[in-house]
Amino acid sequence: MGAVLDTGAAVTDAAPRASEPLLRVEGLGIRFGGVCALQDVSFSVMPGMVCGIIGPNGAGKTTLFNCLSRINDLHEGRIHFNGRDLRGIGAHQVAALGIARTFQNVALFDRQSVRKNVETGCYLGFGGRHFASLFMTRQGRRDRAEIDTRVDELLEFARLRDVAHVLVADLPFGVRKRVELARALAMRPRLLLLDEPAAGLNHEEMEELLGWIRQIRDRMGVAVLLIEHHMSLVMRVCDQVVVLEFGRDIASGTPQEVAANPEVIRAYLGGDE
Ligand SMILES: Nc1ncnc2c1ncn2[C@@H]1O[C@H](COP(=O)(O)OP(=O)(O)OP(=O)(O)O)[C@@H](O)[C@H]1O
Repeated sequence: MGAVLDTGAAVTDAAPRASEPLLRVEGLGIRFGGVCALQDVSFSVMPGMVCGIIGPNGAGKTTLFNCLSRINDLHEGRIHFNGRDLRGIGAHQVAALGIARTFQNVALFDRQSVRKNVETGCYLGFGGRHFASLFMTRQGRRDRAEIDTRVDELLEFARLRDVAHVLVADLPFGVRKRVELARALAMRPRLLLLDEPAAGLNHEEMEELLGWIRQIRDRMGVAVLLIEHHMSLVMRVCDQVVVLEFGRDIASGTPQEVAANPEVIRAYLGGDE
């Protein structure tokens, strides 16, 4: 497992200077008809940090992820990732740029094996270069070997070795979530978007997830944006937290600062904790 954890994020342009944010969201706004899903949302994330995105249902968290992964267009504001303005980037280019994602309801290739799904993540991270691995050129053989090694390491990391050849459709939800995490990491992201990764997990699985997120940050050097309703996980794993309410960012700071913020207590924590 060592190699994959030491490899770090990779397949993007030159790394940003550590003093510069990896992600900068400025005045982001998006409407769906009369619904203002996001309004004037601004925050930034430094490389290798875990940032929680919290807020009540309908606050705009998933819409924010959809803007970052270019599923939704921005109506106002800008998103800069690794120095690039995302407005000119298509959804199909996001992975090669260094942003990978998991979904609230898990989005995998159900009729393919676990191994094949993770392998697909490698291809997405390679961008256009993956075609080389289909041919028996020297570069193609090198890419193929690199992909095989990476898939092995990620299957080990996410405890998927035993089900490597099982069809995803035949797996329970919790295991499918691990496949989705492994596939996202296979893309060698600089930024990993996790949409409610703890939903439906028991206490032990949650502890395991916590350990994984820390390893992803500390050993792979990948920044994480985490949408999560489990406040205990957010408080333990996040370096910073952004709170959304009705599409607006009402607070941001360390988990402790945010938890003590009266606006946040009123809007969110008061009801749940
Ligand atoms: N495609 C869409 N068309 C119309 N309205 C939408 C669309 N997507 C999101 N919305 C609306 O935008 C608002 C924000 O929704 P979003 O799903 O981003 O919230 P959320 O914070 O992720 O909620 P949850 O915690 O329940 O997942 C909601 O009012 C939602 O109904």
